[in-house]
Amino acid sequence: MSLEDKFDRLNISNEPRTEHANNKILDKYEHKFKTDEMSFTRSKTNKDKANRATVENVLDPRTMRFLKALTSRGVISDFNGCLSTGKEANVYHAFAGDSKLHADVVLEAKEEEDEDEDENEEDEDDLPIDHNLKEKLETELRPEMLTKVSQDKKEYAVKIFKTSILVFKDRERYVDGEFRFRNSRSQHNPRKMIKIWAEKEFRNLRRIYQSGVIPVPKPIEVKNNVLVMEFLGRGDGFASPRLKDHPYKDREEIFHYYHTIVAYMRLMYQICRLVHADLSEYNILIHKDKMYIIDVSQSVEPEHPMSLDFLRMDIKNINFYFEKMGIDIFPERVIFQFIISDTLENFNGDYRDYNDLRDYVAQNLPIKKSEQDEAEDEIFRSLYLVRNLEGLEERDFDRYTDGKFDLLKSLIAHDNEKNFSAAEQFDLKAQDATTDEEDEISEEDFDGEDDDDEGYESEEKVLKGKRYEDKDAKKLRKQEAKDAKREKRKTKVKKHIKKKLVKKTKSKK
Ligand SMILES: Nc1ncnc2c1ncn2[C@@H]1O[C@H](COP(=O)(O)OP(=O)(O)OP(=O)(O)O)[C@@H](O)[C@H]1O
Ligand SMILES: [Mg+2]
Repeated sequence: MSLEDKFDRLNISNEPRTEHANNKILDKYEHKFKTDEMSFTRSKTNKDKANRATVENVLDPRTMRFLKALTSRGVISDFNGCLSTGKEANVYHAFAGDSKLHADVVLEAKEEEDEDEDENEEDEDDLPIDHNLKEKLETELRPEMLTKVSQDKKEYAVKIFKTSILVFKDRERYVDGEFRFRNSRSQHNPRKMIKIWAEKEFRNLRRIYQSGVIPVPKPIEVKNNVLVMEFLGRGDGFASPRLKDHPYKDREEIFHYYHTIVAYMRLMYQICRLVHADLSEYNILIHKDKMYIIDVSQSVEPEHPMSLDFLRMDIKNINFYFEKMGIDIFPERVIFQFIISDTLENFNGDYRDYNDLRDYVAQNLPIKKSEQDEAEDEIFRSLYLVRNLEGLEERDFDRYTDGKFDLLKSLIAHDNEKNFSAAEQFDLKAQDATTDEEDEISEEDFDGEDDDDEGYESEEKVLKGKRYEDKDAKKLRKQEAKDAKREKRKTKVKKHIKKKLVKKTKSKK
């Protein structure tokens, strides 16, 4: 729309009300009107594609052939039905086969096996589709049938990622910026993307499993979009419950699990070098009185530019759930620092033992109680966290120039340095660079003007005077203005914090 058109529309307010309203609707839906020629062939293909992406379920012919191959290779003896259907993946129950290939051998041999993967794929293309198997998988698991069939067979959970293009689009942001997946050229091909995704879950699971510090299902095998892992069950064919469905015995147990998950988050970050990035009561199973972490496909390493944002989100979700359960929680900021700090003051236990860490959490972290705590958490949530300037992407630049972010270093600097020595691992230079750069932007681009919006008139007057200024005097004046601004900035409260605090005081009235 041209400027003139817009101007014409402005005059509409003189017209009767209804017409004005019509124009408003027109404005709103204008972009939806298709003015280009209709093309039947094109729309047909698009529709087909869309159907394939969303409607087609996980059990496409290729996946079916691969599942069949799993049985013929003896990894799995029987599939027994569906445990869970989700947006991104379905999970099935299966019995282990008698292949010696699975278990520990697979965990180690995996890396080399990847090389000749494509060759195997071709073999599977020749396999006929087993329609009985398909039917079995399409029905919900009925545990009462299982126990009759077999009591002593090893059980597996088989997670099959959907080949849906639509859902997987969003996943690039988790894989982008991951050092481990830097060589994958296939991020825009959904089939390959999904393969990377399943592999990512397998590798994350394996890393946590091998660290031995946090309970997770044992990873068995991954190929294409299929991940095989240990099944966490109650022993009667039913899957162990998610934390969300767990029937707590008493309040003590709620506290116990809250403190444990806070300890897990630290172990995951410090020992496994991962941030879960989708942690909630849905992705924790209670198995044999222990919490097991599942669904780690989107987990990222601390080096990922968004890792700290994901960590903060995890903490928020966990706190939200346990607050709902009616127990005292810790401030989000305190948990964050507990997780990322290298060392913990007054901690005499084993840094790899979640029992020791849980006891420490229970006895040392302060409870969130005052309004001040909530205000601080709110500010903490609004902070834009980056490890260093390298983690800053172009799209974040606006937020950066608006002052809407903090380097971790400055966040931690407020606290007892001994207690939270994590500050040391972050890049000091990066922060210096920020301040300098910030100076440059504000001083050169805005040339001595003040932040506070002064009246138009007064600005005019000053400008008039400047025109007759001698060169040296101008230089001196500019330098003085620069110095004064720098001084002022030292004590200036950041805009977004100011805004928060103002809001807070207003709402108290
Ligand atoms: N190893 C396992 N043992 C027992 N049950 C499992 C196991 N893994 C997954 N499940 C069950 O399957 C459900 C979904 O698994 P998961 O969280 O890994 O998939 P998802 O990615 O969340 O799927 P979506 O996000 O599409 O819902 C879990 O909530 C759990 O009930
Ligand atoms: Mg899940």
